[in-house]
Amino acid sequence: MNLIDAAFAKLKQEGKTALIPFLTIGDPDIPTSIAIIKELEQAGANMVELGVPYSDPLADGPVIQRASERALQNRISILDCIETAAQAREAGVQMPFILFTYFNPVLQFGLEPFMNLVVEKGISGLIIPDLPIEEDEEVRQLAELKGVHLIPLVAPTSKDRVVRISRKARGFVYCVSSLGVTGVRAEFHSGIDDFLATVREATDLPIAVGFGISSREQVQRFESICDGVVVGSAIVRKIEESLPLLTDEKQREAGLTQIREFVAGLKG
Ligand SMILES: O=P(O)(O)OC[C@@H](O)[C@@H](O)c1c[nH]c2ccccc12
Repeated sequence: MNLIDAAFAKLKQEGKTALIPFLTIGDPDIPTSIAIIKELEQAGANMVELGVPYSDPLADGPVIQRASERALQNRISILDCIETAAQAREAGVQMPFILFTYFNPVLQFGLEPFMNLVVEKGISGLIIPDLPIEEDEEVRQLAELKGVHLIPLVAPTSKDRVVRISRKARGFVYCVSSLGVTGVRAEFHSGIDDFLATVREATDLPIAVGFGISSREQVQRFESICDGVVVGSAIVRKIEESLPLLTDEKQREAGLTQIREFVAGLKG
């Protein structure tokens, strides 16, 4: 059984909602990313999106753009990010890994070698935000063959596409809470509750919501209607704020504690 399915099944039994953090791998470096992933799990994360830094992150707001730039200064590649999953598992992290990448790094790597390595290194899911359903046939079939979940995004503007996208979805359906790019928000798309109800109707898979979520109150708002809540920019911003501590051997633990406490606060 795919670890993502097992995680959602267990959470459903417990009547809980998954907390799904996102972080950019290699910001500030791979060993620190692994240490942060361990902290995220200890703070209550149920699965994690491992972000592959990319030079043209068109769907990302300034916080994640800056994190990608810092990671790219360390020349972090998609291979490094896939390896990070295996190293985090060896370091004792149990939760499922979802590799989050734009499509270009996958194409550069080669689709078949990419998918083989993803499986070999124990990654359970993929999110490729700039691979629309109209062009994802080859990727979806290969992922299906290899038992890796290709997790689609649906947006409030997806209207009639929600059914088509949900029908082909695996793992869970990622509902984008707002239009525009990633980043902390005070408000979500006005019709968000109807939108989430539409997605719920369209699939038997778990549904998760993301974009703009940064507080316990906002997580609570979605807990009763979704099976998972994704938090990225707020955590990436916390990592950015903690960089002076994380990059100083003597203060590294204090930096990691700051991140863990922030994420634990989202769980309540
Ligand atoms: O950063 P936010 O607003 O918390 O949203 C989650 C987001 O970071 C993560 O899922 C993600 C990072 N980059 C993306 C690009 C498109 C869709 C989703 C994403």
